[in-house]
Amino acid sequence: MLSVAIVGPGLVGDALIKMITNYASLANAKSLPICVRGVINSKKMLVASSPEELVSSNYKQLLDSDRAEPADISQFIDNLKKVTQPSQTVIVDCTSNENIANSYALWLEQGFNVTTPNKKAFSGPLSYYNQLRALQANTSPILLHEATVGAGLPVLSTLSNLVASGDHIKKIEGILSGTLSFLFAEFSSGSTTGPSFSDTVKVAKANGFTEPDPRDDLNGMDVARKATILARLSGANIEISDLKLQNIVPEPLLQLETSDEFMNQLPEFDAHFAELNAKALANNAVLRYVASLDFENKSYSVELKEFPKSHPFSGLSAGDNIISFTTEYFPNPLTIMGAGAGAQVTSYGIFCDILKIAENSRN
Ligand SMILES: NC(=O)C1=CN([C@@H]2O[C@H](COP(=O)(O)OP(=O)(O)OC[C@H]3O[C@@H](n4cnc5c(N)ncnc54)[C@H](OP(=O)(O)O)[C@@H]3O)[C@@H](O)[C@H]2O)C=CC1
Ligand SMILES: N[C@@H](CC=O)C(=O)O
Ligand code: NA
Repeated sequence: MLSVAIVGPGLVGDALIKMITNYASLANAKSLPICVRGVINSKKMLVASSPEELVSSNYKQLLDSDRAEPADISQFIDNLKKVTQPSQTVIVDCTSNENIANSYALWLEQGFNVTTPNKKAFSGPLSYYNQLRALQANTSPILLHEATVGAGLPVLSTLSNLVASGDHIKKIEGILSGTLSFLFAEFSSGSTTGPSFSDTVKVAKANGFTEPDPRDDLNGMDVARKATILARLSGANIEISDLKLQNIVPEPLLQLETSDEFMNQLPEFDAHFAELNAKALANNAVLRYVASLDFENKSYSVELKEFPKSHPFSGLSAGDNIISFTTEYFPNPLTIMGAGAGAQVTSYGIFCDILKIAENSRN
């Protein structure tokens, strides 16, 4: 039985607990059993007394009950060790917290497997990234992060297979943000009569596409983090600062304290975005926020560009990601496309990692 410990049962973490609970009811779960063994948010934590105790229908009540303790991540890990073997356990970081991301090395050193949709550890300082790579040089414990790029789309597993096969990655291009894909497909769709920019941001947030603070999407950092992860997996030892980055958050809104204040003031800048759209339209083009990694010329960028209406990026469905790999084996690029954000598809990406870990821990 593989035990799963969820750090951060928010939008994505909650969907993952539902997915694991549903999986446990399937016939194939008998040969590869998986259970939720612990949950911790920023206030409370609970480690279950049995593999059956924590399920999607009761974990919130249990976290609110006397059974739960005040949150303390080190104590949570110690409590887990009392009921499970680290090698038979996977810690899933579903936060976007940097301190939690900085704990992976410690958890791996103790023998825990780790998977996460949190991009911070893999796009932060190269020294920490290399430390994590070194810690998983052996077959176990396993550290996986498929959902950090393209959510549930098989982007990182495909890239890892290309690299492991000896292929040479020449270029990666794509729309890597579900939020920015949604925003520009809705707002810059080849007309000036669509919804306002600020209304589109509200819908993207309501759909669960955005980061907890949507400025982390609009400032290009979320895409830059994903691009850094892709570059590093392709063999380029870059820091995030090596990317040319375009921040599209209006200057006066950068310093606002809360994301609520930002959302309230964004409508004041609708005219600015409408002007950018009108300019693109005058060129018979639409706006798309794209990442481009050109390994041969060592040129890396994430920016808002105009694309002719006939370009594949222009016709992408709102919210979808598209990622194309131009390689020695694939001069005509290998392209992956589909839903690139949202709680369910993201938790699917994490669940695929959990299945791989379950297979490995059975051997
Ligand atoms: N939404 C999407 O489509 C995708 C999201 N991701 C990534 O998934 C991650 C989660 O996103 P999402 O679910 O939307 O975020 P949410 O804000 O909905 O959830 C975050 C969770 O983390 C908890 N948390 C925050 N800090 C801590 C802490 N120090 N210790 C323990 N728990 C903590 C929060 O608890 P509390 O409620 O108590 O504050 C909450 O349960 C992010 O890293 C995001 O980038 C990746 C791909 C796609
Ligand atoms: N905010 C991100 C979520 C997934 O990483 C996005 O919009 O793509
Ligand atoms: Na993915």
